[in-house]
Amino acid sequence: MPTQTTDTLLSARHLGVRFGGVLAVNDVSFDVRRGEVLTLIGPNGAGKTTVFNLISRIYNPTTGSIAFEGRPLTRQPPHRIAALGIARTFQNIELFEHASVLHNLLVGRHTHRRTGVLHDMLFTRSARAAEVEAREKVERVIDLLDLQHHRDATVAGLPYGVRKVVELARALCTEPKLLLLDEPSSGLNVEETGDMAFWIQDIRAELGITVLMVEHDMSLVSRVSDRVVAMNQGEVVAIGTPAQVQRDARVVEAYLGPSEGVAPAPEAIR
Ligand SMILES: Nc1ncnc2c1ncn2[C@@H]1O[C@H](COP(=O)(O)OP(=O)(O)OP(=O)(O)O)[C@@H](O)[C@H]1O
Repeated sequence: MPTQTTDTLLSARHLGVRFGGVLAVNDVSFDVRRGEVLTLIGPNGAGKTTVFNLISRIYNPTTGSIAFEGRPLTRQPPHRIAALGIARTFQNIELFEHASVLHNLLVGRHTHRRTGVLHDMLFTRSARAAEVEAREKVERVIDLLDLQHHRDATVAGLPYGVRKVVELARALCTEPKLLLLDEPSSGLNVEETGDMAFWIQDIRAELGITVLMVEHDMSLVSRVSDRVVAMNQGEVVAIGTPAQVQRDARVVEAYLGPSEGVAPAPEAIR
């Protein structure tokens, strides 16, 4: 298990979101420590995706704030998020389906480019150097995630499990400080979920990237997470290690109802 630090990368404070009459997120506070894998769990409708969408700046919070590396994130426009060092994957894969894997990864990499089109036209040498650097970075990610065999394949023709890895690769090509994974195991079989756990552990160990994920599969959660934030009905009900959170009475109640007095087996928390 890699070392944890107490250095805070992202800090959410008293977040609240109201959609009409629904209080989707209510007074949610937590920190993401640099270098950790932190997972949001909770039953359907608990508010996990809404928290993700707040961090990606898809939604504005009704109340509260988020700081990233000590600076207010909630004032940043959504298109600045990648440049700040936050990348995400989606529950339903979002890739250019009719382009090759390599092309998708190069597009991901382009959010990292410091030079503009005019600069590229005027300074062709530095533009070429940037292109070479982009290719090298993309090839490194292809090697890390073992995508060599699929490099030139069209995304639409790939099995679902491989497309999930390509989406992960595209996020990595932006060289994020924080990687947001929205249900990385959704749609995957047991073997593919095991592979996904391996990739997440590798990303943290090899690249030192901090991971915040939403996940329902508790075997994956227990295997890769340093800490877990459990939500229910828009609120945080427990924060701790996977084992601590699974034993927490409020988490048991959230999943199984108030009359159950025993901790759920990992497979019960889905
Ligand atoms: N855009 C929206 N408009 C209205 N209500 C919304 C919107 N997004 C989410 N909600 C509501 O907010 C609550 C929290 O939803 P959210 O999707 O964040 O939960 P979740 O924990 O991610 O659930 P799941 O595990 O099913 O994805 C739910 O009651 C949901 O219906």
